[in-house]
Amino acid sequence: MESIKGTVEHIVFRNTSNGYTVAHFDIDGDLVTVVGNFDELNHGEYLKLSGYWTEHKNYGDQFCMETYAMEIPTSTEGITRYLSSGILPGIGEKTAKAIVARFGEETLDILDNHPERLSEIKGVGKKTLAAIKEVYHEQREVRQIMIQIQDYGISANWAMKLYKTYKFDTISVLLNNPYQMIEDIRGIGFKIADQIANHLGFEANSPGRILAGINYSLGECYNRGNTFMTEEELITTSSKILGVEQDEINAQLGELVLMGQIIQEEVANQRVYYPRNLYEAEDNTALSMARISQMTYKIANVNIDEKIKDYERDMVITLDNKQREAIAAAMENGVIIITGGPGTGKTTIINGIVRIFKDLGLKTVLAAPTGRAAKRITETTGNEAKTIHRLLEYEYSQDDDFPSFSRDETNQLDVDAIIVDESSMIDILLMDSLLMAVQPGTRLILVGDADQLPSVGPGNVLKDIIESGAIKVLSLERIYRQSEESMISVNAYEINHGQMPDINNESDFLFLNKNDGDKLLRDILELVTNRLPTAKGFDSIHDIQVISPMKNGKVGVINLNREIQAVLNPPREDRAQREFGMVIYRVGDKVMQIKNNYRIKWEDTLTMEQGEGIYNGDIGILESISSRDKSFVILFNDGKQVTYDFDQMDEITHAYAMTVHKSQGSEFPVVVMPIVGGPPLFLNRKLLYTAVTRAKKLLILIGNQYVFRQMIKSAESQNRQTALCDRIINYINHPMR
Ligand SMILES: Nc1ncnc2c1ncn2[C@@H]1O[C@H](COP(=O)(O)OP(=O)(O)OP(=O)(O)O)[C@@H](O)[C@H]1O
Repeated sequence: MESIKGTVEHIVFRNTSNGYTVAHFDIDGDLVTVVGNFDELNHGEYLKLSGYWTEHKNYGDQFCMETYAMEIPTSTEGITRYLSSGILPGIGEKTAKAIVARFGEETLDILDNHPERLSEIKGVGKKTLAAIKEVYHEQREVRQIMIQIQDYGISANWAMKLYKTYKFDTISVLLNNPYQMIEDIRGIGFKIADQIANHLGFEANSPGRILAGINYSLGECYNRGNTFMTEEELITTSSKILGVEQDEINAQLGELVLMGQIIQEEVANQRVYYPRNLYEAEDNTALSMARISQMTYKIANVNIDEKIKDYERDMVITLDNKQREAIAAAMENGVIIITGGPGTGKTTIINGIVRIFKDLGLKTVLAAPTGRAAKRITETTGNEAKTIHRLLEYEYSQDDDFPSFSRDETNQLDVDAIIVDESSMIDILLMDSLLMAVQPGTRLILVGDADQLPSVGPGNVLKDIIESGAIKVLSLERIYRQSEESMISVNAYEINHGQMPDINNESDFLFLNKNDGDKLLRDILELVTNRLPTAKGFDSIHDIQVISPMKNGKVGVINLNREIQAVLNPPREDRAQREFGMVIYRVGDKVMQIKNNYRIKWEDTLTMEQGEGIYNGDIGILESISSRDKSFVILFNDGKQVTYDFDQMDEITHAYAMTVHKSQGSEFPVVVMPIVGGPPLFLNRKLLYTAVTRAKKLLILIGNQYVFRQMIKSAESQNRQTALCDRIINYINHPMR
């Protein structure tokens, strides 16, 4: 590693979420580009940087910073630059020069030990002097703490975060319980805290470490979609992660339970442990479900059959018995579930319910777990649907993982009915929040396809509620979207029932047998960028969506995005581009928003209407990139134009290809999906079924038929550990518990 010292001249790019920064430094009069993760970086700061030199293919020589420390320069020139950077209040370039002219190399000594002598300089009055003394004193303390923290092997980044959180208690927190940082500092998880503790000499079996390690191990519930872990699992995992004996874990488990950080329960005669919030969410959901399942409604003088007939007449449609029953049940029950595969009439039923409820003067709202789904329902029903987050009036918080809502048990939604589509995507935390805001007397109608992949977050909510048998479920079986040439819905039904569909017919459901892994990628590229557009007139960007079961690998999402971009949108003189992490974004790219941003402003390019909010899953085209304004513009498919700052680049990703999970709740004219061998997690029926049902006009599966068969056969690979079903039954049987 090499070390250089210099002053921050100009910050070129900064990603605020991870601190990744590109900056120009003045190193002895030369302008040098430095890249690396800085917690905070201000113009004029003088830093010692350790790292190495690299050559970037577009930008030339760069210094990659690995560690850094704030320093005070020693040369008179450096001191002048440091003082004139605005780092001390009231001192500009002129005064800085005057100070250094007077005190020369002793300037820092004066600042340290005799700051009052600054008043000898013209322009430094009493007030400025007091301000300088305070800031300089604090900076000196910070520097000392920072140096000490970094001596413990903590990077400058974390050191700064630590200091900001604990101020002058930093050292004492570190020496007493560094694992405390996990709770207090966003971004510090068990692994980082453990490294620090290790540096500080904490024993592997110190109680603080074991407690933190158990908590960390239990956090695996979130990754696996479970709400709890069995005792055996938790002890084995913790013991492995911590490298300590199982007995020692056992001894500390009780402590965590006593402190209320984790919850111990009996589930199916096994002792299990929940992270506290998952336990509360599951238990509250069960209690609320049990309660509202007992509610029934009758509206006097309304003949619901007549109303349904009116709807059929207007729509020129004859509903089947299940469909009719669904509308009537929505009217009469506190909560119902309407489930069915594609084309079974879910949207038709939602429409009917909305119409009839409106007719009866019942205030009805429509919602969905994702922005994409909400938009689709708005389009297909002609009634505005909101995301559940928006319905519950999401409140902006630092911590996106655990949002808070202003609609809750003390401020419930004042409506007669809430219809939620795509409810299979609701995880246990969101369901809990939703139910909290449902007031007695409001009907809850959950619509969805229970056979889709479960939510990304923990829980198997829709399935568990259905399995409890406590809630009225209307299962729509008959497929209506079916014609001679349309096999997508029919084959989706077959797949969902574990049957191998007929793939030999020329239809809108094609299976292209390709067993040569190397050629597969080329074949996909050829299909998407040439064959489908030429032969069928589909637009590569707007009509065709490539969906892949996995992120990594040749035909994983990351590589597919890179390869498709290279063909559809290669580098061009007249197309600005910008590097972010490992990805190059270029004007013309197909991109997708990957988190809900409720505050970002948009303008509709056609109607000139303005508004706020772009949601996870929204797709558009990167229209422009401006280095001067440090911003880029995306034109979303629905006409909304949005300007982003460079530091919001982490909110988007390429969308030439996306994972099946990301595609949930969306539909596309054409879907192309590779079918290749891989871990069982990626090869199961639900995943296949979810992907297949995204396609509206044409579905092309391409790859190995054996793997395809395996996917259809493997029904149960996604079993999640949850106890919502048992809890609902329990609350129904013992309402006073
Ligand atoms: N009883 C019926 N008789 C005739 N056509 C029907 C009937 N029910 C639904 N349809 C038609 O079948 C098609 C699919 O229905 P709908 O869009 O409501 O299904 P869906 O379950 O919402 O499908 P998806 O989940 O794929 O959007 C529509 O064209 C609809 O008009």
